[in-house]
Amino acid sequence: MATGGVDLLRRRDFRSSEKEFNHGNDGSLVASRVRGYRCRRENGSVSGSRRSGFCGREAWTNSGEASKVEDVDVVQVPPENKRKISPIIWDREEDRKVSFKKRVLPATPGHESVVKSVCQVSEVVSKCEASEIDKKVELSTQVEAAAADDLVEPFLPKISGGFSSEELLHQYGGVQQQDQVNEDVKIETRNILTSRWASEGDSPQHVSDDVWNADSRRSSTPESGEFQREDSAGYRSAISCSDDEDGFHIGSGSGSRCSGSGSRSRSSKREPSLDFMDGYDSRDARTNQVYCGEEDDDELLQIEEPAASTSHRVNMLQGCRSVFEYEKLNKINEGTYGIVYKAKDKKSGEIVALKKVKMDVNKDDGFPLSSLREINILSSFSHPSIVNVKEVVMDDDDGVYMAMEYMEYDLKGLMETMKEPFSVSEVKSLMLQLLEGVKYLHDNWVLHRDLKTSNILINKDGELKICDFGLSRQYGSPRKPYTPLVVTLWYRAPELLLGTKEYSTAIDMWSVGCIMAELVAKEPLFRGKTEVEQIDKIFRTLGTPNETIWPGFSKLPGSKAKFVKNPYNLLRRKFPATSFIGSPVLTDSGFDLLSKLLAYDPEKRITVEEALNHRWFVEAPLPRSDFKPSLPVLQGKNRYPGSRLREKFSHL
Ligand SMILES: Nc1ncnc2c1ncn2[C@@H]1O[C@H](COP(=O)(O)OP(=O)(O)OP(=O)(O)O)[C@@H](O)[C@H]1O
Repeated sequence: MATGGVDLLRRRDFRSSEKEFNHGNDGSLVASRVRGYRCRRENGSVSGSRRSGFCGREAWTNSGEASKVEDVDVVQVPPENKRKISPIIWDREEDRKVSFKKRVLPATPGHESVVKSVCQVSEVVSKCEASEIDKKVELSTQVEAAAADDLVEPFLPKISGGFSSEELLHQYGGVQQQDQVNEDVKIETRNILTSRWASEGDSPQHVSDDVWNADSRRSSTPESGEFQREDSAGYRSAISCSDDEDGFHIGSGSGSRCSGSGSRSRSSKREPSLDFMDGYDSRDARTNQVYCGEEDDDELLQIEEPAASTSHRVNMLQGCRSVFEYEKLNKINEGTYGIVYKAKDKKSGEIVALKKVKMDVNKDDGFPLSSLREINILSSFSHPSIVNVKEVVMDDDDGVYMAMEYMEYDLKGLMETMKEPFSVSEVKSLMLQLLEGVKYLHDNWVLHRDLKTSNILINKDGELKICDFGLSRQYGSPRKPYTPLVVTLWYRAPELLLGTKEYSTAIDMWSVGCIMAELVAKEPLFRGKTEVEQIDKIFRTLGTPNETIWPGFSKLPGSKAKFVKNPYNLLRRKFPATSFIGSPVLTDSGFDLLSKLLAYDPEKRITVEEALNHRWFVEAPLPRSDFKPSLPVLQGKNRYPGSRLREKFSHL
């Protein structure tokens, strides 16, 4: 039931979201475009489907006894709280031809973004020094690639007096449909120098240093022109676009297949998988990390400029600084897609985290798509619960780094070193911040798709921030089905495990549910080693779903497999209301939230907004914020940042 506090929260959320839209760099252009896009996708969302704020499986008694898995819908969610789901459009060849005019508009913002991304990265890395001729060639390659992918780019930017999309299209044979598009749609041609990426007086800076890394000390500080030419040429050859049967490609050499982070070439191991998964890319059993499938090659095209504030946006055309501007302090961690270092800005003394983009799989395949996607998304976002990318820098060896705000801990590491689980008020603090970050993503039509404890960072001020957007994607107007092989196994939603290709924000909410359970219990909830084992563990705990509690379940590709038949939901047994043996406990409302996050039916799973307004957050013990934690005293203290907590609970 909505309380005064809930209302206050809701009002605040709406206000902030309006503010975000209005703060786009392009002012009203961005705002209106994003709003239009949202509207379109609102229309495409699933409506009229029965929603429930209470999943039948949660019919648990406080005693912790198991109840029969059945559908008990008691709360109807107002129609405006629709799940944002992506209507999947199968990309048949005839559709491509027939519906080109219709599809070009939704596609262009994303395509603009990928071309912009390529330009950004290539421009950043080449220090914006490409000659006019080189630019023509490079951009024409992009245009041709786009054309081959049947996505005309009417927004293709002019770079430093370069060539507009129209000029390039005509000059290089472009795409026939361009004229057709222009007949129907008058689209403002945007100049990248007036975009969010540019600023007046942009000029490349090149400072080299020999203290960063012995391996990358190949050249001493060069004369800028010489350095730039060499570097520029080298990098331009590494970033180009081509198209093959899989769709858009960014990489060197014509016709080479996209590798990115999502390439098959990364898939060295293949774990036992369900039959229906065959045909999709493999995942690394060691890291539990999945590799993006074909849709990800293409999906980068869909990334639209988010409705984020401009406060910290990375100016990609500024000309990237050298990594030698930083003093490397130590290696923090190494993930699937990058090595993360702690470093100090020599000029400002600021401590940052530098994530080096891994290029080592097959350098010829070009810049990893996941990194391009991550840079694109992170550099556009501004939210207290999303890690802030300060700039992109590079070394002398074409190594590209993201300089991010430094966060002292990640949740996984923190929980491993903690002796006791988080207190309830700490869990609430962390959950609130996590949900706020996820809300920001979903409000901006981005699915994170890899929420897990190692991607949740915490700083010494108790602030939580989501990182690792390598698997993120913008959703809403997909051209192909999504791959179900996203989200690290332990946090992967059942619909993904069962092979759905139509998924929504609900997949992130499932991950949030797994994280909440882990925060409370101090250990992962479902720890499968394979997809089959993962599903099995879920079914054993939550009960085997059926068509009654999850309409559409039986149509999922994986539902035909022989799974354990467990008619009972045993979740409450894992999280009882009271315990004398030290089990993690949850009050009724805490358990209600967890159950709703772990609802089988994605349509019934709680949305981020509903979760933020859940009564658990306003019942005692409340999250408190009067402490700046630092390990080892972090343990047992509350970490919700003071100002945000005061704002959120000012009514109490
Ligand atoms: N801004 C940061 N400050 C401090 N540490 C960070 C920061 N960003 C990342 N890390 C650390 O580096 C690790 C790996 O980072 P990240 O998840 O971005 O890389 P990845 O290669 O994409 O990882 P994954 O294998 O999860 O996909 C994180 O788990 C965290 O421990």
